[in-house]
Amino acid sequence: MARHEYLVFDLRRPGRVRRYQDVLKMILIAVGCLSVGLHIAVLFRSTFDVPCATTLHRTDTEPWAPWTASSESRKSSSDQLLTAVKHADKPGRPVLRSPLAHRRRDGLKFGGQVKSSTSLPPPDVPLNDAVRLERKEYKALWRHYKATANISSSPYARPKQSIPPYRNMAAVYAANKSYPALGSSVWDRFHAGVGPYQLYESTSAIDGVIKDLQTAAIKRAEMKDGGTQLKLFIEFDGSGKALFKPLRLNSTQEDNPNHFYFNYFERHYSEIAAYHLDRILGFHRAPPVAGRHVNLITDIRNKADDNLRETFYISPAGNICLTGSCKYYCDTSHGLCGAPELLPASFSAFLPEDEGPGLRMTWRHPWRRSYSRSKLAPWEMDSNYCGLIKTIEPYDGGRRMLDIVDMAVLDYIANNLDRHHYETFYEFGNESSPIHLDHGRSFNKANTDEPTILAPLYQCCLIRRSTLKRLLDLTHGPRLSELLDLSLQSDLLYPVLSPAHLNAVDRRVYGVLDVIDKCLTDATNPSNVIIQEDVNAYFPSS
Ligand SMILES: Nc1ncnc2c1ncn2[C@@H]1O[C@H](COP(=O)(O)OP(=O)(O)OP(=O)(O)O)[C@@H](O)[C@H]1O
Ligand SMILES: [Mn+2]
Repeated sequence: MARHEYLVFDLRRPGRVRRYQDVLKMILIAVGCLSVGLHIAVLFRSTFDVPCATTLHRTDTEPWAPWTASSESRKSSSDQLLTAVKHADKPGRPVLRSPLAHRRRDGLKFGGQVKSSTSLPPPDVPLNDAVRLERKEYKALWRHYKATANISSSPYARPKQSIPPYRNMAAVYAANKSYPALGSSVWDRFHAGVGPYQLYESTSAIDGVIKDLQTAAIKRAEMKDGGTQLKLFIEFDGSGKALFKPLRLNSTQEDNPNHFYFNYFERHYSEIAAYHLDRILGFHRAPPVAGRHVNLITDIRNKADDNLRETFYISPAGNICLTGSCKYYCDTSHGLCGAPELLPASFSAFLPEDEGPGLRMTWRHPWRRSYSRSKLAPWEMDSNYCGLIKTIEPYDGGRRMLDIVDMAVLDYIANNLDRHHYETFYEFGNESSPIHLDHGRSFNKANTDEPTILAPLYQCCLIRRSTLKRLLDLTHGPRLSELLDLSLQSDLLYPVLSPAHLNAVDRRVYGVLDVIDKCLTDATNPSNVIIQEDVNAYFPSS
């Protein structure tokens, strides 16, 4: 008898009674399950009484899909975050806690839910524990990653030029007797260790520099020209120098949705967070950045040159402010004001002297945005744009194209749309890495991602094997948000990133991996996508 017949109630069939009983049994079981379910739901609701408005909704059923919040919940979330920030503004250590701090305190596991709580979360607890990213298994990616070891069929798997002319800056100094000899200060040691592929090897090379950025007395402050928004060139007692960017917005404030990316404010905390992110991703190509409060009178005005000093004023609220002078936002309606004279800012450690051994080349980024409200960039119009770029030096082989993809990964995770140019050290030649500079416009939106930042990746379908490994590790070991939060705890302006931004970086790791997944699905040979760079060939004796 065909199976589907069992679904038909036919009184003449011999099996009727048994089937009738079966159906009755099923109905009873269903009613039983429903009532048990309802009891559990009532029990659960009273135990975990989290307001519904704080729950974020996903747009589809994929665990790694972008999260969106309903406008109701978004408003409620931001209200609570604002309350949290108000608390954090009280003197003493900020109390705005990251989701991780919350997790640690409550003994929560990765992606776990609140174990037991009979009351509402305290106001300083971020809402992001309501948002849980499931871990996605990237089994196929791991398989491909393993299969690509020691395969070097691509022109990107070997250095294009023989090797960079110098192993590090110490060698550049040594070869050019006209440069002042490097001493043993923390700054000289940092500069000596700057290499062709990374600015430092381990944090021990930059610990002292970070300490100086956080605590050294400021000797001189002047406006740095170039660029569009105010930034200061700072000299510390001793030999340290830094680029200063002031607080304009904090990390819970989004840019005006009607503004283009090129109108976004530069953000001090974004510079700090991007340095930590770059380091955690294993690139080490962003100079060390630290945050601290400056006293606008004693640290800046009293150390400023005339140009800068004359832009200071006292606001109607009695706070010390300055406008600086620059192209955008250097007027009294965008004054930078202390409370009453203290202002948080970022300090980016200066690289080796750019009029000496640290001379840098500036490159127009091939995937630069149009910086226009109406025009598209060439890469947005040409489906074979990468094919074209791959014929042009230095993107036609060797490491540069892979470095561009690394930079896109960093930028996508930080939501940085502002990569118009990049710089390399002249003395290290073309077979060296771009320096990751200028992240002031990153970490601007926490709840949306910009897929086109990954254009170099999805148009070229190339990624360095070690970068893929790092991303895959972040889906198994501690999450990126946890590593980032932990790292940011060393900054004086901790928490630096709002919980929503921490949440975003985890989501974006999956975003990158999904793109690589797609590249591999379309590729004929995985070793054309995952590039095992022949690093040993660079320095055979090391
Ligand atoms: N840590 C650093 N050491 C040395 N030079 C630096 C450092 N950071 C930035 N610079 C130099 O200062 C220039 C301006 O800095 P930055 O790009 O951050 O400013 P910006 O105002 O954002 O520029 P733009 O408006 O063009 O985007 C950089 O292009 C770089 O040449
Ligand atoms: Mn910029």
